[in-house]
Amino acid sequence: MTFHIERARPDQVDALCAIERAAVELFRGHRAWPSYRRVSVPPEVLREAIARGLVWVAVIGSGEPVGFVWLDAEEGGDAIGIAEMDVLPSHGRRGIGAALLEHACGWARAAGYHRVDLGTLVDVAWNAPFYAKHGFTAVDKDDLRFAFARERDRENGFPDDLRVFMSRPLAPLSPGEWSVWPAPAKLNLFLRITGRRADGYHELQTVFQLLDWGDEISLRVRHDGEVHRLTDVPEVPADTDLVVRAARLLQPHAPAGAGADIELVKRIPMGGGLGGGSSDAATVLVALNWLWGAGLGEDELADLGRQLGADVPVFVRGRSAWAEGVGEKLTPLTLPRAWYVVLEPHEHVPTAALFQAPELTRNAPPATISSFASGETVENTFTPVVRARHPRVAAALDWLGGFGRARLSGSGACVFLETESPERAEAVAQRCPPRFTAHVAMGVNTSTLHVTLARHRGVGRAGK
Ligand SMILES: C[C@@](CO)(OP(=O)(O)O)[C@H](O)COP(=O)(O)OP(=O)(O)OC[C@H]1O[C@@H](n2ccc(N)nc2=O)[C@H](O)[C@@H]1O
Ligand SMILES: Nc1ncnc2c1ncn2[C@@H]1O[C@H](COP(=O)(O)OP(=O)(O)O)[C@@H](O)[C@H]1O
Repeated sequence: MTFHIERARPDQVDALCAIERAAVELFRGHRAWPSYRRVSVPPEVLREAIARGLVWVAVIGSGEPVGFVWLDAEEGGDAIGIAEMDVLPSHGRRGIGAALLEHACGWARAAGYHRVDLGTLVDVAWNAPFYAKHGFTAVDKDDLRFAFARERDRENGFPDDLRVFMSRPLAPLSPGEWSVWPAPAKLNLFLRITGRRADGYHELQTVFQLLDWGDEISLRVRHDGEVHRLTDVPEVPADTDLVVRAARLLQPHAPAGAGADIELVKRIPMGGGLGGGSSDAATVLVALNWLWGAGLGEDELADLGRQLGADVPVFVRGRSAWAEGVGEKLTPLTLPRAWYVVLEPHEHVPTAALFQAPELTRNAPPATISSFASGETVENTFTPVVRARHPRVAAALDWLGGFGRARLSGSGACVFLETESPERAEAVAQRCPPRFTAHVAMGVNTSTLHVTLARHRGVGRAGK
């Protein structure tokens, strides 16, 4: 029987939950069985992990998933945890678990993590002894980093004496290996156009809220000066792709012969007002600057980014921010913690055409950071124009508006709703009608790109 490993898809959530239930049956009669029976994987939490690319499935020839591994990153840490790994008992003892484990550890290493942690049972052959065979060693369970997991165990009545925590160190990346980088999406929490410059560009004011969700870019350094995109992106030829253009723009600043192979996983809808292309470009600038040892500072990278698009500088700088000018004059903001339901109306809204719209308000009085902070300034100047021209976006605003104050991001087409908890965001997203696609994301003040860069730069880590 052959199998292969691929990223899990949201439509596999139910199948993966069923695998977990089946795998747990093997514990019948074990002292941990009562708590295993009571506690199961929450499908909505698994769905969020899948949307962030943290779950992989083993799939057999028929397309049926027979096992999965789920990584769980703690904010800002240099270790990543294995939240869950299960294989259908009918497909056990065929190396599927080992392959899933290697795949997850390989990804974690490429993403700059230094260590993989997990909690398991000491007395079950396919638990601690299995992980020990695959490079994990038991660590002090009183270590504070496991306090949360132990507390959860206690709440679930899990036998603490049988619990063991294990870690596997990950070797630093060598030059020439693939590294993996996030390109987060953004929302515009408000947007006002205050004037127009002589070159036709518009002066605006906006707040960029970075999200913990977005695209993923893999990079491998070449030494022949070539830049190759290895992934097909529908309707975006390689030479016009912002990832390729960003790499070429940086090349004159890098050592002779610097080149790159580039792969990307697009999750951010194109032309959605979530800044996907701009974020991809910023990720390539920031990551290749490090991998090539080009040594440019943040100001120089932001200036290069500005040549690719008005939204690139905020992603290069990597802080949620108040923005003026054409979006390049940035003041970092610490925004309150919030979750968002982001809705794709599946309609393309052309940014340039909207900026040209005669009915667009271009002379709004300037807002202030305090008027935004007080909740008084929330409007997006593009909203009436987009509503009138794009009925699907209007319908998305109306549907989401049934749950609270729905807003347009950038020039659209995506719309969003802020919520005070992930549960509330999930509950709204789950009611999304099939004509839209809903995502749930958390707002972050520091970009996941910069968190990743800090990991790659970690002590003893060579990035070039
Ligand atoms: C509206 C905003 C708000 O964040 O976001 P999106 O909806 O694109 O995500 C941005 O200002 C968009 O930034 P970005 O998408 O990078 O724009 P660019 O590629 O630089 O410009 C696309 C076109 O929009 C017009 N444009 C853009 C920015 C601006 N301040 N004034 C403009 O008039 C120009 O006609 C330009 O040719
Ligand atoms: N890597 C890329 N990802 C997305 N779009 C890209 C990319 N490279 C070039 N583009 C082009 O940029 C346009 C704007 O894309 P995007 O930045 O995703 O949306 P928005 O500006 O609305 O936030 C796309 O329609 C596409 O033609």
